[in-house]
Amino acid sequence: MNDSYVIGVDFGSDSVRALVVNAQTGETIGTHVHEYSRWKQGLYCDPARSQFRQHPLDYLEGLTETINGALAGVTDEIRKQVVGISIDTTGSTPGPVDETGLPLALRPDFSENPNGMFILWKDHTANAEAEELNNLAHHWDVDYTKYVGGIYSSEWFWAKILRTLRVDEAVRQHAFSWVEHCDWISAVLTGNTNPLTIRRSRCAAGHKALWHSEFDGLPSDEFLTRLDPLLSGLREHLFTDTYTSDLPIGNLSAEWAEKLGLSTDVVVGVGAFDAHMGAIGAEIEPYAFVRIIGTSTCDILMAPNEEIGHRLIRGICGQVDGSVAPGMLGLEAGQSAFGDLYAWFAGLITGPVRELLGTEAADTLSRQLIPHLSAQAAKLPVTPTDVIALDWINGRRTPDANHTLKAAISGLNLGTDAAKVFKALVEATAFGSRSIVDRFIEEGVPIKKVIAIGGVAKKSAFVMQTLADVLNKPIQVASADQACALGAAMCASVAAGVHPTMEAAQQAMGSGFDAEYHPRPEHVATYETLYQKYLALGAFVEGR
Ligand SMILES: Nc1ncnc2c1ncn2[C@@H]1O[C@H](COP(=O)(O)OP(=O)(O)O)[C@@H](O)[C@H]1O
Ligand SMILES: O=C(CO)[C@H](O)[C@H](O)COP(=O)(O)O
Repeated sequence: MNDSYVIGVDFGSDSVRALVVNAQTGETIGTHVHEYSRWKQGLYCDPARSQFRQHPLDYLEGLTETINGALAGVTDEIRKQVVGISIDTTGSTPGPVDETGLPLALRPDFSENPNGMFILWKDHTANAEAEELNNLAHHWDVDYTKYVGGIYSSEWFWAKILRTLRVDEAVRQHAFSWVEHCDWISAVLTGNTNPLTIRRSRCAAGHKALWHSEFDGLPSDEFLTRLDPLLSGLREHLFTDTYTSDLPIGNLSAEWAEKLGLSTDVVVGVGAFDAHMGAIGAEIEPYAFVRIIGTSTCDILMAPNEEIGHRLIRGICGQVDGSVAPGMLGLEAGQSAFGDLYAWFAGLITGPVRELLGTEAADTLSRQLIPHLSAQAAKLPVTPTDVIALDWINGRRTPDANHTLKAAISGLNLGTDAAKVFKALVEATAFGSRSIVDRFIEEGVPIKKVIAIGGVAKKSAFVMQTLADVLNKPIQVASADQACALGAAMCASVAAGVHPTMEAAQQAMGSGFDAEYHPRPEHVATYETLYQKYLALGAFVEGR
């Protein structure tokens, strides 16, 4: 039998990457990364207001450039053997579309309007709307938040839609429907973006849009109208059915087949979020806890429906049948800032250098700063009186979402230098992780092993060792540099019928683990003391 090839595309927060992978062996034969050009310039964003928007042109350019780039070195023979493409993206990253599924920002009249663009997961402009939804849901006949941990977040679909409809009359008039980035970009490849007929991702719908089979789909029109009459009728323009990522969304359209030099026989798989496909790429198995550690963390656990499905897990980002693999319950949690906390601190130091000494000096410093601070911090002792910080620089995603919370640092004195603060920030991200792990265990969900993927997991032994010490659990790091894109390629292989199940795709295409961090017994007790201090500082800041 001839080998077949699949393409996995991973749209992250800052960049998009594509892999061309041998579906029989898992060997990557082509790869390409593209940074979003408008996003890189900070366009359409206002961090002080937590506004983060992405232009659909950044996505389209990324799609074309990465797939063509990844295919650039392959032979014509191999091109003909490409059978599937699947895409993961960040989420909840919804955008308004017209009747044809065209994002409003692709129309000339909306091309510079941030409200006509995709609203990135980390945009928290809809805090008030999320709170209103929570207040209503908790007093409604059926609590629509029960399968998303009991708290709806401003990072998610409905809160973002409502906020945008409230503030922008033009979007109100022209938005026929709304699509998640992962649904739209997958649909684009098939040439059918009709919002009424595209196959929407179970993962996106279940974790972020309150879709559940028990509710016959999305929350009722009555509920949405009570939340705000601006939402009245929108349910009819959305969807009832959802699809898991082992299924096709369609075939490559003639236009895209031409653009990419591929055949229209290529199957395009149903999209999903980066973390969920990343978990597949990291060879998730029941009760393994896969952490995608980068700008933020997204944590995924998968368990047999019959074992956990009847329980409601408090304070996480949802429990969704099939969000990772069909037939399994996918549970999601995470931290809104992880590497972003280190990036914030690095920016604090390099900012004045840029102003006073210029770009070259600042760029040189910026490249060396986090590795340097990590090396310095690794040499510091761990003592019960160390500086304590909170990781809530972009609010708290889990446990118990609250994006109005802010970070804090306590215990500074004249002897506190940058390395000590950096160490405290790294520990803060590890303590935030510990509070998530503790919540799963308190809620009766066992964690059998911890697997890490993502930029920070690959780049920082210091962070990963601290995390192992704080969690008091070993952590395996997946070998794949691009585990999310590899997971997307595995999903494509199932959607295209090469492998019968996700498990079979993982067995054939998985690349295993290349590092393992073990807790250092001499630090475990001190970290327990520091963790209690972290919890006390958190309670103080939160006013509990
Ligand atoms: N050496 C390092 N140690 C710790 N964190 C790092 C290091 N280098 C980069 N980071 C952090 O990695 C994050 C980016 O992670 P990455 O996984 O590459 O991107 P994304 O989250 O967009 O997919 C940034 O927030 C940055 O602060
Ligand atoms: O919540 C998510 C998925 O469910 C986000 O997509 C994710 O956290 C974004 O991650 P990053 O940019 O850190 O890769």
